[in-house]
Amino acid sequence: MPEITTAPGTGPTPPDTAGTRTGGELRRAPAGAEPAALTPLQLMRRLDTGPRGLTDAQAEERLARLGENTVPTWKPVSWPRRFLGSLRDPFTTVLLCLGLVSAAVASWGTACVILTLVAVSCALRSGGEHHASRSMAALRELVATTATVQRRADDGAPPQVREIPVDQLVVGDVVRLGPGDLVPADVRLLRASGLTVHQAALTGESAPVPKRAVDAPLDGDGGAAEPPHMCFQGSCVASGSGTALVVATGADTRFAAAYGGRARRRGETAFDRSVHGIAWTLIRFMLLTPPLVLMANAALRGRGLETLPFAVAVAVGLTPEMLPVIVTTALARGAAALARTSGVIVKRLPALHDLGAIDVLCLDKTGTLTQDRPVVVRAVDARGVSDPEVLRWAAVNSFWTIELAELPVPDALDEAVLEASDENGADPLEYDGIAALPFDPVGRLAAAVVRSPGQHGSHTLVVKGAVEDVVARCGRLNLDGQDAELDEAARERLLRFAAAEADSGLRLLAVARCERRPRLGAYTDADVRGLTFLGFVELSDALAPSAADALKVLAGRGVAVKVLTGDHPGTAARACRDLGLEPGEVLTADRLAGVGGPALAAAVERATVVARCTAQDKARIVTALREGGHTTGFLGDGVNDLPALHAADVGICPRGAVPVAREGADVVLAEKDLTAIERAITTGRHASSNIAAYLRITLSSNLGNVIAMLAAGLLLPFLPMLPAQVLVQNLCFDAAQLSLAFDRPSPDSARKPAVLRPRVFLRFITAFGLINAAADLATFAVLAFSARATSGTDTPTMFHAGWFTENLLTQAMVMLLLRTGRRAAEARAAGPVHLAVTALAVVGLLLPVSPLATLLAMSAPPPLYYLLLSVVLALYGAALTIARMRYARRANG
Ligand SMILES: Nc1ncnc2c1ncn2[C@@H]1O[C@H](COP(=O)(O)OP(=O)(O)OP(=O)(O)O)[C@@H](O)[C@H]1O
Ligand SMILES: [Mg+2]
Repeated sequence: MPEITTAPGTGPTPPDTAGTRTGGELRRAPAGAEPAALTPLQLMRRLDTGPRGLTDAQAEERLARLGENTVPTWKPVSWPRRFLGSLRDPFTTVLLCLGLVSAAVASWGTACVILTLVAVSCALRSGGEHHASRSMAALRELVATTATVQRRADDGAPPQVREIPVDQLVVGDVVRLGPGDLVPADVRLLRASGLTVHQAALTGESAPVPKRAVDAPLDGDGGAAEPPHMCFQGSCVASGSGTALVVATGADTRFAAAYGGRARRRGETAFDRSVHGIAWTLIRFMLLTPPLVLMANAALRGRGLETLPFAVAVAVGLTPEMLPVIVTTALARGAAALARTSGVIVKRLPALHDLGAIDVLCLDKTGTLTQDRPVVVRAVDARGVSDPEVLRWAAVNSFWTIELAELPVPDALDEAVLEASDENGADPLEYDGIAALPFDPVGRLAAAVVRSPGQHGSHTLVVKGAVEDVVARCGRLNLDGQDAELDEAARERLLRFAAAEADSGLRLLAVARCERRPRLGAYTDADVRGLTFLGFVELSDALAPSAADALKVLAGRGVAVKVLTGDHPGTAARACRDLGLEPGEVLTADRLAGVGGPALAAAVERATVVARCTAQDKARIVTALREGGHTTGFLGDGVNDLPALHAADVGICPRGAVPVAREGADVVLAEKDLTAIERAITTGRHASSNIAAYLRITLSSNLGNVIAMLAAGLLLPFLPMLPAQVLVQNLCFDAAQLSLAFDRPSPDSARKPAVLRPRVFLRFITAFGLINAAADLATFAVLAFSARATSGTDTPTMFHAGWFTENLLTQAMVMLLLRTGRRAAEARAAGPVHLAVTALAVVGLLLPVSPLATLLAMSAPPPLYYLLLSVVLALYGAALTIARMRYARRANG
């Protein structure tokens, strides 16, 4: 099966500098002590850098000396290595085993046939994969991520913050990390604020892990597996921010050591379930065939081990050796076309197949269905009366969280709040910032601690966040400058008011504050309690222009859409309604807490919108849907979508997504237009339908041949097909079937999710295999009859020639008639399949009468045979057509 590498970021291998003295020292962090066990100062001295970052010249010199920051084994694999790699494919392995068996019994002909088949299919496959992976690498390059680094033009210049490609980072660089950033290398934190990272790729732990900077070396903690002040490549920032020093890049990172270039394994995807499922079923059959043939021959004809080469040939006849080639070619062609025409970038080839199989697509709202460009509409107090004080406090919170948390990119909500308060003439700088707890997606609020200049007796904690979460932490309420207690009834009123506002589609932030006595220790989430409620900031976020169209076409394509959002249920429901998607009863994630497995799947199955989801909730829901038998896609743009992007069969992100989402997604919609997703799904379905056509055609005719070979082996006194004939016939089939990867599929094939179900296939091929075998047996009868009528013909050679012709002609008919749901009228004349079919028929008719025939131990059958054969073929065509129609009716019914 095609093992298509999913590794992001490809690039040349860093030169191995481990041998050079300075290089070795710098790359492998300081000899003797782990970087984690040193103080920041010691570490900076070791790495010859400072808190202001490297100069451009230093960085350039290190890059030249130490190489790029890419995991070396992610470099493009060379063609010969790919060839060797394709030998490990299960079909190839089985074929090679069969070859060994033949060699062991000195059946050199069969062994050579098998070797040739293996060589041809491996060459084609590795060539195809090589080509595909090169174009995939070019596509991935288009969505490559960058790192925010602090560097100086020269020694005297002030540090500048800039974005550079991740592979240009070097040891000693100072980088900034913010929500949604990938940790670009192994780093030691210099400063951090509310920082949590997902490091599932490294530790398998799904919840974000808190990280903090420590000044002193940690006693005994330096060597711990997860020191809190180290972040590693392969993890990403879930919340908060930090500034950090790069201590290892490229091959020296922990990630490279742990994975050594192996692609990260993800759970079984739709591709594995169907294509791999079918392949393994066949392999089991192939392994069963030789012993069965041996036993049948022994029991019925009293033959011994001498039938082994023949038994092996029968098993070889079953192999769809071109499957990997067809799969790779069909998918790679689809991916290239999508990138060219719709700006959709498929980063992992099998994801294109999975796109075609999606029947449930989960979306997040903010940034996907909406533009994530919020604008403050108004700020109101607890009664809903306009109140500029509320906006002023919200702006103090926004300003100081951005400022103190050193977020590389400010949050869209914070920016909107600051812009609106600017217009009001408010100045957050009238306070001094003390500390910040940046937005935490689980607690759903952000807090800043400030004080009025000169006022040392008191700190003010200013909080803004999701209404339910902020109100739950309030004990008092401020109205017209007067504090009052916030009782249950008042709390209810606030939530009702918020729900009513959200129903009109507005996004809401609740604002609250409280006074605290100054203290030395750090503020934590536990301090955000006993707040005084101030009011709401209401924002509007325009819908994405193409979202409504995208939802409509998805519905038309048989894809159920579910919106999983962190926002308020009212806001989400209204956005859906405005987009023409009926939300029905809106669930909230807290109602699903503790519900798991099938119950969760059933609950989500009925719902269209699930609101107030955390990142983990989104992933849990996607997983439940998958376990419920759906092929799910997830389309999302934020850090809170990352676990769900990984959990889905296909993770998709829109153009404006944060870097981790782009990195974690299998498919990136690089254009603004969301309707591109529909074109991506259609392309996936087309590719799958071509693969399905290949499987249907090759398996039913192979099965038919095998049955016929078995029968002939038992009926005839000579071998029904010689090894060389098996080879030539298989090569002809292979070459012709390759055209199926290039076939233009019928529009029918894009109407429904394209799922290749192994059991449906097996039923199909049994029916059609039997028809094929019947045609073969009829041909034997016709051959026997013509031989007797035309005396003097050498029967075995004539038999071989006659059967060869019939096999190629029936194969050509099968290829024409068993393509997807195609009526004869739809068939266009000059497609690649038609050319292949014509070539196949010409070879089938001419080869046995050409001078080459003697080489293959064939002799031309008498004219009578051709006459009778045309009758057999006509009947065969009629039987195929009828069976095809009945099958199509059953499949649609
Ligand atoms: N910077 C922020 N400061 C304070 N509160 C915020 C901030 N960003 C978001 N919130 C609050 O937290 C809630 C959840 O945010 P989250 O990022 O999980 O989801 P979302 O962006 O609203 O929706 P989606 O999941 O559809 O992208 C928001 O609805 C908002 O009330
Ligand atoms: Mg979002």
